[in-house]
Amino acid sequence: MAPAGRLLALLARPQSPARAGAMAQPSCFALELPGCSLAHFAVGTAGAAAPAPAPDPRAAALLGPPGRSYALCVPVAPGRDCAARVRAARLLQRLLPQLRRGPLGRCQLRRMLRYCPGGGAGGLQRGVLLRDPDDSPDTRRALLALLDSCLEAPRPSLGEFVGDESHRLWQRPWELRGGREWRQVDPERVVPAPEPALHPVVPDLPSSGVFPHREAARAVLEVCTPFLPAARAVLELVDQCPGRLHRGLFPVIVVEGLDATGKTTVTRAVADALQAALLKSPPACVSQWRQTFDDEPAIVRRAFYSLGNYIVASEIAQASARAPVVVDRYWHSTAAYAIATEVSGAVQHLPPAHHPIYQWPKDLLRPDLVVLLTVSPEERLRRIQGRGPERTREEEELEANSVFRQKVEVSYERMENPGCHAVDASPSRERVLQAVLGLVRDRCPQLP
Ligand SMILES: Nc1ncnc2c1ncn2[C@@H]1O[C@H](COP(=O)(O)OP(=O)(O)O)[C@@H](O)[C@H]1O
Ligand SMILES: Nc1ccn([C@@H]2O[C@H](COP(=O)(O)OP(=O)(O)O)[C@@H](O)[C@H]2O)c(=O)n1
Repeated sequence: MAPAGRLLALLARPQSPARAGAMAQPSCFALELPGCSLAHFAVGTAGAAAPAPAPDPRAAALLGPPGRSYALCVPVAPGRDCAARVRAARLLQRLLPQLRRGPLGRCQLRRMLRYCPGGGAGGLQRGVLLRDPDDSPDTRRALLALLDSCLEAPRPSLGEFVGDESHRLWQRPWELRGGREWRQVDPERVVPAPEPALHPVVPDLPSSGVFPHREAARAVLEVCTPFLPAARAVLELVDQCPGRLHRGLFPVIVVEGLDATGKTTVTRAVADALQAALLKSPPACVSQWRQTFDDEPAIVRRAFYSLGNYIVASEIAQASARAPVVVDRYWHSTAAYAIATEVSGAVQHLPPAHHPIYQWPKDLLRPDLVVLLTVSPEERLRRIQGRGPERTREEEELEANSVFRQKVEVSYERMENPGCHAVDASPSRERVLQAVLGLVRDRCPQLP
């Protein structure tokens, strides 16, 4: 091991403004560290002006010698080109398992985001930092071979971190020269950067997972139709739903919460008590395609769940003309899980309360009341274990990752217009039911 002081020196700020030969676009990157903290770095000129935070020793250990680290990233293709976005997301999804095989299998992987320091969605790249503890030439060879297999746009970028004799840290990007030969271009200085005011992925969320209106989600599935027949089937159902819905006079009550907080139990009991229609999102008419979409990258999966909400909206509109309506999950689930997944790091990295990302989509039928069921993590785990083995991938992650669970819960709590009314769902089924019915009576004056 190199001494800790030497590793920290690798990340120390230069005395004079950074130099670099052929400077690429100024850029920053965020690296998820153990314990879900984020370390930010500036590459090239991007870090020259900003005040430098102290180097994080964990980040130094990840980027500097001994061993070697590589950044493999894919541009998310911001803007309106939905097809390019989906191609980029599928490319990254295809690359990730390959990074766990062969000579790359010994590398440690960390989630990484490249971004422009000024904010905005432009220039965003998603990827991973690969740390090869042995600094084996096979790792570099395998990575270049992987790049060779990705010759269509969007193409991944590869950079390699190197320290110099003065203990400074540089990134050397790899570029394809003359369409045939991989060459390392001039190095760019890497220095710690302050945390940006807003997590860099947030400006991109309305195009990649928290779609602010039906058309944004629709456009994603539309570009999937050539390779995903289920996308056409879902779009046909969505297109049968009128854009402007006329809902009935009966109240619409949504029940939200993490998996195993008691939504199924409560929605059934409330529907019985109120003689209400019981609906769920995603609705039964698309459930046959759910697994297909769960296997797709996040942008496609979220578009599916978003459109599921619009289909449920039209079911709600019809049902609420005849009776009260109880809905098991709706928009808040889609948005809260998407935000918690996409925003790396811990709870404090979520967008602040009242950020537009927490606002209900303007074109989606609003419920009268949203109840958020909460239970302690220990009780939730007991309920999951009591229920049996069937779980979605994300639910398994919830269990494994309490930070993720906290981010989902806090995102739920920040949702607005309508916001969620939290109900402690730890007591007996009967007491939870009475608490929810009490809320319904208070908040839904139209209840007959
Ligand atoms: N208030 C409660 N007290 C104890 N167990 C409960 C309570 N509510 C639900 N459960 C049990 O917890 C498990 C998860 O409940 P469920 O309604 O399926 O949650 P969800 O629909 O939110 O995933 C089920 O086995 C259910 O019987
Ligand atoms: N309206 C919805 C419903 C579910 N979901 C997704 O579906 C997963 C949980 O749904 P689920 O039906 O398995 O959960 P439970 O109803 O079993 O608690 C989450 O991972 C969400 O990402 C969504 O995005 N939007």
